[in-house]
Amino acid sequence: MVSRNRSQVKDHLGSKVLNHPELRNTKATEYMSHEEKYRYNLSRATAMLKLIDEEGMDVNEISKVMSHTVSGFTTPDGNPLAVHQVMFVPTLMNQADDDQVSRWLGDVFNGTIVGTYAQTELSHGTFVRGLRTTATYDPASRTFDLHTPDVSAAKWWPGGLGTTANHAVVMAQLYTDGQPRGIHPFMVAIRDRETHRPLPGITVGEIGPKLGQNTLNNGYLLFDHVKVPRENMLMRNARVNEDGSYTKPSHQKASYGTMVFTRVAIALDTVDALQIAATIAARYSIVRRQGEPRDDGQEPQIIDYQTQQLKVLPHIAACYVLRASTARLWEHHTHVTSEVRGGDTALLPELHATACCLKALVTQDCSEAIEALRLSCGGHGYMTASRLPALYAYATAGATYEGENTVLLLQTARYLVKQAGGSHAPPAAGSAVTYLSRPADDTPFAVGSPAAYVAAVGRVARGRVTEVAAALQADRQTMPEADAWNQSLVQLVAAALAHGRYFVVREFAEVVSQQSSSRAIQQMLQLLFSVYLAHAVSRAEGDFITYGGLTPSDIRLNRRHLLRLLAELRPHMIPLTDAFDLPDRLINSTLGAWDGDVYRRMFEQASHSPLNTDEVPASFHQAMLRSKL
Ligand SMILES: CCCCCCCC/C=C\CCCCCCC/C=C/C(=O)SCCNC(=O)CCNC(=O)[C@H](O)C(C)(C)COP(=O)(O)OP(=O)(O)OC[C@H]1O[C@@H](n2cnc3c(N)ncnc32)[C@H](O)[C@@H]1OP(=O)(O)O
Ligand SMILES: Cc1cc2nc3c(=O)[nH]c(=O)nc-3n(C[C@H](O)[C@H](O)[C@H](O)COP(=O)(O)OP(=O)(O)OC[C@H]3O[C@@H](n4cnc5c(N)ncnc54)[C@H](O)[C@@H]3O)c2cc1C
Repeated sequence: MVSRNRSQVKDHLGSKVLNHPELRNTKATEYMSHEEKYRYNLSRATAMLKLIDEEGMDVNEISKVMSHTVSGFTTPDGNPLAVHQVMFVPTLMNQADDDQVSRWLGDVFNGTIVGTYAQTELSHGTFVRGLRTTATYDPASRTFDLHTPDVSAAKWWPGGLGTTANHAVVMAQLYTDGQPRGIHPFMVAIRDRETHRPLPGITVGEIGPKLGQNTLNNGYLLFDHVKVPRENMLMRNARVNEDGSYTKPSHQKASYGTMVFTRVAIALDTVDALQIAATIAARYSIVRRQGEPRDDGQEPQIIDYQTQQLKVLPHIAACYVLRASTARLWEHHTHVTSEVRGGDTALLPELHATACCLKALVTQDCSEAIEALRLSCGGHGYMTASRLPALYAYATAGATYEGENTVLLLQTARYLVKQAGGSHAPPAAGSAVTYLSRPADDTPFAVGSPAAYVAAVGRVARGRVTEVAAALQADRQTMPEADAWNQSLVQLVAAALAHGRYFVVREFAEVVSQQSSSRAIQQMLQLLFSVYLAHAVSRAEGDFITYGGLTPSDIRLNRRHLLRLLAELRPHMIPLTDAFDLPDRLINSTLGAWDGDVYRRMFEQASHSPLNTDEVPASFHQAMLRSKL
């Protein structure tokens, strides 16, 4: 495919997906059984994979069609091949050596191998070093013995594992020469390629219903001394030689690389979910009229209530602001990954720290925002057919998977306090943490000046990080490290979030400062930025007084300023959400269609309820009869 700019790629791929012969005809899935939903979503996920293959898409293009996974169009109940696409394939590409890549990739691309990423166990998800599945090397047979010591070490959660995948990248504790070598990835066949039955020694199945994404097909997996050839340990980083000698990786956390990639992908993708939710709420908020009629005799559009503006408009601004920083993170990840492949791991610690805090900040903000947007649609936002519940379920899963958010923020905090204390390698040019080693930006706060807000956000980040670093340092003199760390956990998390916020606003400040061909666009970006900043201050007023240099009077002025900005943004709400360019079929919401024909659509969807097929459903009499006995 020739190189295209972002929006051309989106148009091109969007129409390819929407008009694909195996995708264009959609069905409502609400009343399907679990298995019917699985069949429907799997066949659509397979069509998507074929499309990706036919088009020869690169990773950026794949990320755009995969972003349709959150929509109500391609896989409305969860993509059973998401983990294959987002984790299994990238793990092979980045952690298998060249021979292994050429051995497996043909079968991956022709669909013979379908994989998952099997790391989490029943008793360990967060603490990866604590995983208990073992891979013990035997030089005599040149095989690894893969074993699950007891049920608490069963793999639990991997997406697509339930009934879809025939292979897994299994993360296991490697033992060679009787020595533990840490967690390493192994390519393991789990089901027969022809019959799809579990292979000997493998116990595998689906884990059961969840809050959402029920056709993500999460599974469990146990090994009873399964023999895996030596060549199946992924050997781009660490190696086990035939005689059992072990070569360490170039970076101690090289085997965690897929997690870093997926965190970046999730951050990017969750903003797509927010864009869909914001579009639904915006459209509904102008269609919906309720309340005492005004002078024109009409009941007011609900968006004209100030409270509704506060529920909806800041999240539209957030879509724009978070899109910029997550896109930048994606580019940065591509750059650092190529450096790491070339053997230079210098930028990895900061990439890890940034990916952790942005994944956490974005999924937390987006799930809170989507819930606020759902509430802004009143009762109808509670209907499945609004799609808002599914979008919330999707976004909030992102707060847990690929590293629970608190835990990830603590990884970022660890990096920040080391930087603040000077005990880490100094940051590279262009690093996001140089502000910690410079004097605080003392630009005075002024309502209406985005630069002054950005400086205040920076002072909050700096103040939070330096304060907790000092507290930690003091505690370390009087108690063991683990206790000192635990003593500061809450403040460490707050510091990492404040750092993330500063990263996000600096990135958007750069976008706004770039010359745009259109003055109107530049003014709109400035307005969106002002809304985002004023809202950020209103959400954390205590921090801005404590660390940001704002006075109580500034806080009061900011509250009024925010409400004025919202009124200014309100007339642009529909063009701003139309600009996300989301076709109705992709949004798939009774409340969020472009024509605003909400009530007709709601009635139409109710007609699909199986309980409406007969005037009196047979089940009523059966149940009543039982209750009389
Ligand atoms: C081609 C495809 C394109 C697709 C585009 C996508 C578009 C669509 C996108 C999304 C669709 C959504 C579908 C999503 C499906 C999601 C499925 C979910 C999967 C999973 O959840 S998999 C399991 C994930 N599990 C975790 O994340 C576990 C979290 N825990 C950890 O990562 C670790 O345990 C830890 C980091 C918390 C701690 O590790 P450890 O104990 O080993 O290390 P420490 O002692 O804390 O630190 C030591 C040292 O190491 C540094 N470190 C840690 N991790 C890393 C890393 N990853 N990289 C670099 N460095 C790392 C740490 O900073 C310390 O450094 P210092 O000693 O301080 O210098
Ligand atoms: C929908 C879904 C899909 C998934 N897909 C996959 C997959 O494909 N492959 C896979 O391998 N896994 C998958 N997972 C598993 C997922 O990665 C883990 O659930 C996640 O990493 C969180 O780990 P946990 O469940 O052990 O949480 P826990 O760590 O048990 O978290 C419970 C609480 O303990 C706290 N906590 C834990 N440790 C610390 C600490 N050190 N400091 C402070 N607080 C702490 C957390 O903050 C949290 O509040 C999936 C999970 C979900 C929900």
